[in-house]
Amino acid sequence: MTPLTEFIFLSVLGSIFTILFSSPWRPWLTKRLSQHTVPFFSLFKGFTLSGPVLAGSTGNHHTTEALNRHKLDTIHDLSDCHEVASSFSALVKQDGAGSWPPKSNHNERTWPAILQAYKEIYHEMAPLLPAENVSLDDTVNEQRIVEFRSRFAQLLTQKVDLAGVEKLLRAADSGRWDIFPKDVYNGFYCCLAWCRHAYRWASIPVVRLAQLEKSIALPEELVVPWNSMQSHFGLDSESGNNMSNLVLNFNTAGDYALKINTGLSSLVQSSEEEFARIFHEVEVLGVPIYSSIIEGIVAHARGDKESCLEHVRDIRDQLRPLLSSYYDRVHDARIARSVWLSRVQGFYAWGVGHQNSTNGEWEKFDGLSGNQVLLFQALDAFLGLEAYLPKVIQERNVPVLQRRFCEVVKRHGFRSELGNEGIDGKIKREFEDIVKRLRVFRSAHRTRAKVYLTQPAPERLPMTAGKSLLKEDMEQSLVFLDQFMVGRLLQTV
Ligand code: HEM
Repeated sequence: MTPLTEFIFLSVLGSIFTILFSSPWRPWLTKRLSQHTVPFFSLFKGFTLSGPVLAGSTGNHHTTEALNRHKLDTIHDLSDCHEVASSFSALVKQDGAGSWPPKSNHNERTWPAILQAYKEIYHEMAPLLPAENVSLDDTVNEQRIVEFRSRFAQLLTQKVDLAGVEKLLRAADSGRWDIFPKDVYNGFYCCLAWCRHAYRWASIPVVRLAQLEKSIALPEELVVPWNSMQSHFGLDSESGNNMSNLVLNFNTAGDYALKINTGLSSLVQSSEEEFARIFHEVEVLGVPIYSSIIEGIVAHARGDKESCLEHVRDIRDQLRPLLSSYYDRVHDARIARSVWLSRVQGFYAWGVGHQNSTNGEWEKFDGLSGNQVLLFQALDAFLGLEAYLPKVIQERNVPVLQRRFCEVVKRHGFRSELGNEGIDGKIKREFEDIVKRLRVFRSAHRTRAKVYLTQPAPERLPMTAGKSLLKEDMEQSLVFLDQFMVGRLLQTV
């Protein structure tokens, strides 16, 4: 097949797959795919109705946890031998509070007393954030935004001891994790990110008036600790990111913590949670993949090609349950199309900035996007693909230890060195299978993203969380967004 015919084929396939999975044919399709008798459809083995099949386990939380713990120990044991293992180990130790996905403590009763004020403010402000009936009137919206922000600012002034918070952050920076444990640091980072995004939008659904703001003066209680924590994670955005707002918004038991749509219907609340859960689950199911990437690289460096083949094959197999976390959720029955754009997506956007004091240029920060997910960046690096995100965007949104891990994976990637014959050829074909699965994902993602982005939202201008305000209408905006998605699909070879 020529690249063009293959591209058209994948696009059509992605659309058919999406339509079938959103239709009453879903149970039939799932059953057929799980039997994987048709070679091409073995790509989909592992998809289930209720969520991913966790390889080698009964699918329960504890088994996955035990499996992941074992994988993380293996990586740790290799960390004296190879920098690819030591860079992931450093990520787990420093940002992950000893685990992956990172441990995030949302039980404020265990937090240092001085930080509890932020959680109290969350509890008070969260019910005021969603508007059950959104207004199209700028005057009404302006009043709502002003009231929300002034109540927020008032509570921050009354309750937060900023000097005390700064002292605690300085203690963390000097390694005093005994008084500010890392899992609490992560939970607080998430809470702060929630507060900033809530203050930024002041009303969900996001409205046109707030979208047109160019900059925002956030209260210092939300600025000072944020700057300190961003510098800790090696980031320089005003906006939250995939880690701060999504991955860290789940505790170790997998409970969803800080909410956008408190008090709204169960359809809205479950759509919000299901969407957020994908980003956490991808990192849970990603652990065996990170481990196989690392073990594959180490085995290759040692010239142990049989073992290298096994590890690359494992990545291919683990990708099925991992991608099903996305396929099984991103459809109308789990994430309602009628609510996602207005009531979920907007909160994760940012779209304001400031004048850069060094070069005088206006710097605008975008919000969150799936393009910040570590798993896809690490896989791309292992396949030898160029990074999807430009360096400056990575430095804003992808924590430095994650960036380093991907750089090391890319540097030690060996795909381009493989020959066509013998064991090399076998490893090469496993790589090709991984590429095929990623292409099917990218193609299906293109179709599904379009469906969600084209839902009516008369209160706002076309916008994605990851690219901020778009073109004047959604049709032109989709053309713009499609360039990224098609471009990446074509690069995935
Ligand atoms: C309905 C929800 C979603 C919509 C509408 C959507 C939309 C988009 C759009 C328009 C892009 C291209 C522009 C950009 O880079 O920001 C993109 C990129 C991307 N998205 Fe999503 N997204 C959604 C959910 C997700 C989820 C749940 C994941 C995975 C956990 C994900 C993973 C990615 C990745 C990895 C990219 C980078 C391009 C690539 O690797 O193909 N997205 N998304």
